[in-house]
Parts: sequence; structure tokens; C-alpha cells
Amino acid sequence: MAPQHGKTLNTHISVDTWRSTIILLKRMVQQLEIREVDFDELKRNLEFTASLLEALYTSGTPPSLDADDDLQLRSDVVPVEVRDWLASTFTQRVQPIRQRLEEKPKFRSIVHAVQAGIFVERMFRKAYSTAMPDQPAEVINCLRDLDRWSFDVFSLDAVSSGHSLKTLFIELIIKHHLNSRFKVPISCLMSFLCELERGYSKHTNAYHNHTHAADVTHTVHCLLLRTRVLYWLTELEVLACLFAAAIHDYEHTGNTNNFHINTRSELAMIYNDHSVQESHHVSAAFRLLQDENTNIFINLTRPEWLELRSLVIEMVLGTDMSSHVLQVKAMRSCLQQHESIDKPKALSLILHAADISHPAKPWSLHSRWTPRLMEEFFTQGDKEAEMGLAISPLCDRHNTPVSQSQIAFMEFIVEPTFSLISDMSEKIVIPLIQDTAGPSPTCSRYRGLQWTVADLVSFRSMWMRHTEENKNRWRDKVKNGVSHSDESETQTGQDTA
Ligand SMILES: Nc1ncnc2c1ncn2[C@@H]1O[C@@H]2COP(=O)(O)O[C@H]2[C@H]1O
Ligand SMILES: [Zn+2]
Repeated sequence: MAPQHGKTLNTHISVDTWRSTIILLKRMVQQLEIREVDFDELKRNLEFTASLLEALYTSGTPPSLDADDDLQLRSDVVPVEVRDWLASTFTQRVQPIRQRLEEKPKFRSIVHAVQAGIFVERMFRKAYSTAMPDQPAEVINCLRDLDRWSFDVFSLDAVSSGHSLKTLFIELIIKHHLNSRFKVPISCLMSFLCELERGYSKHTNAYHNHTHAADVTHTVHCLLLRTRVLYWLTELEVLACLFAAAIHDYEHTGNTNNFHINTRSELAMIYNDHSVQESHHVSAAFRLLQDENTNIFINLTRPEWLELRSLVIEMVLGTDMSSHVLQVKAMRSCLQQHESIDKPKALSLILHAADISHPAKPWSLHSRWTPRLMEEFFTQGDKEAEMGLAISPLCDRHNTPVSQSQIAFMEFIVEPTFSLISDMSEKIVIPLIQDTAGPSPTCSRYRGLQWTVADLVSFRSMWMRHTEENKNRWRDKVKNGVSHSDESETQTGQDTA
């Protein structure tokens, strides 16, 4: 078949060009924000991005990402319409719905869009501060530590009267400018977060409750920031990460998946024993968005919505611990074979790491999470005993070696996962530093990138120091004979909290 008349010309814009362009656009917005604008440079940059967009819209073809091209179709051989049909019918990839050609943006409309963006941002900032006018000083104080690994979510929960998830999610959405970028209606956000917190308290779990969701949401933010993976992501991907973290255990029943399967629970029947709880968390959370009063994504375009939904589903399903080994193996082999890193896989690994992160945090936090988790496990053990079932491992309140289980969990699960996150981040971020190594960037966001290598090293030594210290604490307990659940283990965690 003959190649399509000029349609495929210039359609292959490299991933690197797209990435640099996105970085360029973001840099322009930041320069505008801090009012450090060199108008000639701004004009040049806008002209460049406009010509790139023009090339894209003239060709009518979305950016071609080779690594993503499941069917290995060469664009100069297969007509674009056929490629779209094959990709949307025979792969799992969701095709973004393309804007019609007559909707091609003109240079002037891009300038207007930038101006409008700044206006919308200001408007939304105002709306948010009006909606949360009297944040207690203690809440504001607590949130000052938001970028720190040692951020104390228990304190935030106390000072926000049990609303750590709501408070933290709003704060992060504003911090990453996502409320204005995606025009999230404040009333929807408030209602959505009320429902979310309500769902997390449905089963009154000691561990899987809204505080754990707030902790994981904060940790995802902190991981993205500390590893600098944040600079690799689009705003939509950042939104997907925070949302996935916030909903990842929504309506958790306080039992393990195996318990659901063994007791043939309603959820096990619905989801055919596959990632039973995770399937429910993500499905029930998306159901909340079906109501227009709680649909925080009401202003997303259809392609944005589809991309966000697909990312969130993959990330939340990836928190099923039974996929841990596969996930780790796949990413390890990708790094060893110098393959390009698949974003959804990288983000799923980050959410999974955040979900098991408390043993890599300071002892004052880890020692408060462990007894909560153990209590939840023991409650399941009590139920199993009552039902005449075998008690699951780690669920027997009279005979569980808590300290040893924590040491093993850190050595075999937490440390390998965090080591992988550190390696993966280096592979992702170092090329980004090289990309921006040219003329010294003026805005603070990109100045941060120059620190990346040192930051990655310090991130690695930070989590290693905490896991080492926590393991030593548990080892001391074993030495002192306080290592079993029936030796008041679950209280010992509170001593330094
Ligand atoms: N300190 C820990 N010891 C044992 N298991 C843990 C620990 N922390 C997290 N987990 C498990 O890891 C799982 C991660 O997903 P969940 O939050 O659903 O449930 C968590 C627990 O089952
Ligand atoms: Zn969790």
C-alpha cells in the first residue's frame, strides 16, 4: 500500500522532543508565576511550541511512542486510520480521541490559553482559600513538614479532628497546581473527600483506615519529590498518582484477600478471587465519581479521563501484595536489560513502595503502625478461630513472632523494593538532568534538578538508615525476650511514639 499523502510527514516527533517541550512550557509558566520573564525568550519558546503543536495538528497524528507500539506497526507503511483501528481493537491501549482538524489551534489562541490559565489558577486559589478559611494554626504548622520523609500523619490527624486524608489531599492538589489545571470544583472535592473518609471508616479497621490512606498519599508525594521522578511526569500523571494513593484501600474490610477467598465472601464471588479487595477499592471509588456532586474529574477532557482511569486502575491493582514478586522481577529485568521504563509500571511500583513504607520511616512512626497492623491481623485470626478455620500466618494473637516478622518483612520485601525504586529513579532522572544541563535554568523547579544525583544518594542512604535502625530495635526486643504477640508486643510500639 502506498504511503499516505504527506500525512505521515513529521509525525514521528521523538519522545525526547515532547519531553523537552513539556519542560519548556512548564518553565514558561513558572517564569510567569514568579514574574521573572524575559519577553524575547518567552516569545521564542512560545513560537517553538506553537510550531510543534502545529506540525502535530497538521499531520493529525498523536505523538508516536515506539515503546508503546504494541503491534509494531511502522507508521510509513500502515495508514494512520488502520493503525488507530488495529491499536484500539487488538491491544489494550486506549486511543486518545483526536481533536478534529478544524479545531487546529492558532498561535494566538495558545497565548490566550496561557493567559487564561494564569487567570483560572488565581481564581481557583481564591476559591480554595475561601472554602478552607479557618485552618487551625496547628494544621498549618503540621503541613509545613509536608515535603519531609518524617512527616507525622498521626499529628495531622489529631490536629485536623480526624480529617488527615481530606486535609492532606486538598493541600497536595493545591501544591501541585492540579485544582486549577484540571478545574476541580471545590464543592465536588469537599463532597468526594467526605465520602472517601466515610468509606475508610466503614469497617473500623485498626490499620486500613483513612490515616493509612493519608500516609500513603503523603508518601507517594514525598517519593516523587525525593526521587525527582516528579519531573518525569505530566500533571495528569501526578493527579493519577495522588488520587490512586488516596483511594487505594477504600472500603477495606480489614481482612486479607485469602480470607475473602477462603470464606467465599461476596467480594470474592464478584471478582472471581482475583485481587479481590483491590478490585473493590478502585471500582467503588470510581463509582463515587459517577455522581456529579462528587465527580472531581468533571472538567477533564475525555482522553484525559481515559488516561487517568487506566493509570489509576493499574496502580491500585498493583498494590495487591501477591503481585509483588512479579512486579519487582519485571522492573529489575527492565533495568538490567537497559529497556525504556514503562510509566504505568514505574508508578505502580512507587504506589506499592509507599504502601509498605512505614518500616523505612523513623521508628517513631514505624512503631505506631506495626501494632495497628498486628491488631487488624489478630482480629482476623479471632474470626478464623470462631469460624473453625485454620488461623492465617501472623494472625494468631497468642503465638506470633512479631519482631522477627518485622525484621523479615524489611529484609525480604521492603529493602529490595526501595533499592529498586532508587535504581529505577536514577535511570529515569539522570537523563533528565542531562537534558537540562544547558544554560542555567532560572526557575526554582529546574534549579532543583541540578541537585538530583546528590538527592538520589541521600534518599537511598535515608531509607537504608531507617530500615537498619528499625531492624536493630526489633532485634533488641528479640534479645530482651519481647518478641511474641503474647509478650505485650503490641504495646511496645507506643513507647517512643
Ligand atoms: N510492617 C509490616 N509487616 C507485615 N506486613 C506489612 C507491614 N506493612 C505492610 N504490610 C502488608 O503489606 C500490605 C500492603 O498493602 P495493604 O496496605 O493492603 O496491606 C499491607 C499489609 O498486609
Ligand atoms: Zn494500603
